[in-house]
Formats: sequence, structure tokens, C-alpha cells
Amino acid sequence: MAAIIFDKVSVDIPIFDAGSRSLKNNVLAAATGGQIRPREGGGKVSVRAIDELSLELRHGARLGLVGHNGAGKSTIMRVMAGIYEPTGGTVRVEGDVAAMFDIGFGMDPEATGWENIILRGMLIGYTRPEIEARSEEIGLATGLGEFLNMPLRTYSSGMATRLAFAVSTSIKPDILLIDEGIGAGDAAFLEQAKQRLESFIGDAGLLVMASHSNDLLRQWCTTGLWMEHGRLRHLGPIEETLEAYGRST
Ligand SMILES: Nc1ncnc2c1ncn2[C@@H]1O[C@H](COP(=O)(O)OP(=O)(O)OP(=O)(O)O)[C@@H](O)[C@H]1O
Repeated sequence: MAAIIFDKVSVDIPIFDAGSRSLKNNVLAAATGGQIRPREGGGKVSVRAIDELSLELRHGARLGLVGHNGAGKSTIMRVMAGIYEPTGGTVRVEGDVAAMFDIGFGMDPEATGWENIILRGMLIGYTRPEIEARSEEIGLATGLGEFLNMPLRTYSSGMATRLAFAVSTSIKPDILLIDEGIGAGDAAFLEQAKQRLESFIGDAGLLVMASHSNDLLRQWCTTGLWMEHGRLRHLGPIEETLEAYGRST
């Protein structure tokens, strides 16, 4: 059964080459970004991308993350995906995770679409015979047709996303993380992919989506989490959260 439990999770990202001039008050007063903090000695600073976030998501949850640029949405998903270790607090993730970001990860620009299906499939846990047996069905789901015989470098970012999406959704993970900031055209793509995503999410699935599109969040999410400067500002039904966030902007 899918679950994600954050207990006072913090993520500090050290910035080794930032001078103390980054610490001007107007930076701290800005709406965007995490909290910039001085670190011990040498004028070094770190960014607190997430600040003591506690959260409990169980199977069936469909969480939408909202907030200004740099509020911490992508960082939350990176922690959920196991890409970032929290620097404070604890995280528990139960279930297989498919992350729809870092889209180029595990793909070779010189290899064809078909070859990249195999590469990415093996990266997310298929054995070679398993992914080979499913590659035809996955290729069909991409809608890329003849382009599957062309090298990946000839694809637009939306086309590469289709490929990655088709491979990721073929594994039926328990937890799906979607960062809509992955490139232009994703909203249109997600609309087309709606049916596949709907069956993919299913009853037992858990979805976390970050987006600047209220329509997309309303369509897919039931709960909303508004982040501001790395802190939880509001957690509630999606409509309520979007309203609260909208009033503040
Ligand atoms: N690799 C990194 N190095 C330095 N700082 C980082 C790094 N990744 C994130 N940050 C900082 O962490 C904070 C949170 O960033 P994050 O990407 O989580 O925001 P976001 O809410 O996803 O923003 P957006 O809506 O613009 O995608 C920001 O202040 C950002 O500058």
C-alpha cells in the first residue's frame, strides 16, 4: 500500500560560491525562492529549500503542490523520489515510485526511440527480456510513430517526455510524481495522456503533482499543498488551497 510520510523534513542546499552580497534584505523579502541563510564561517550560505515539513499521504491521495518559483515544490518531489536526502527530519516512502521529471535521465541522445525504451526501462527496474517483451506496446503508447526509429536528439522536449511517460506508466508504480515544470507543452500532452494516466493512477495509486496551472491541478488533484519559502502555508482541499494561494498573489 502506497504511503509517503514526512516528519519535520528539512533540506538545506549549500551554495559554495555565493558571496555575502547575496544576503541583501531585498532577497529575503522577495516572494520567490527558499530561505537564504548564512553558514558557519567564510561568508558561505545555504538555501533552506524545505523547512520542517510534516506530511502524511496514503494510497488514493492526489496532492497538488502550489507556490511561487523556488517555494520548494520540486525539492519535495526529489525527496519523495529518493534523489535528495533530507538534512533534517525523517522520510518514509512505501511503494515503487515513478518520477516524471529529470526526463533525460537514463536516455541516450544518439540512440533511437526504440533503444531508449529499453535503456530507460532497464533503468527503472525491468530486466532486458521483460522490457523487450513490452517495448512494442510501450512504443505504440508514445504515439511517436516513425520517429521511434530516429535518434532521440531529433526529438522535441515534448516528444522525449512522451517516450519517458510511456515507459514509466508501463510499470504500474504505486507512487507517481509529476513536475509540470519539465517543459512547454506538457499540459497539452497530459490532456492527451489523460486516459492512460487515469488508469495508471487507479485506486491504489498515490499522485503528487507540482504545477503552475490551476486547471491541471483541479483536474488531477483532490488535496492542495501551498508552499512558501520552503514552509507549509496551507494544506486542504484543492479548491480551498488554490483560493488561499490566489488571494495572496
Ligand atoms: N541544486 C540546487 N542548488 C542550489 N539551490 C537550489 C538547488 N535546487 C533548488 N535550490 C533552491 O531551493 C529552493 C527551492 O527550489 P525548488 O526547485 O524546490 O522550487 P520550486 O517550488 O519547484 O520552483 P519552480 O516553481 O520555479 O519550479 C530555491 O530557493 C532554489 O534556489
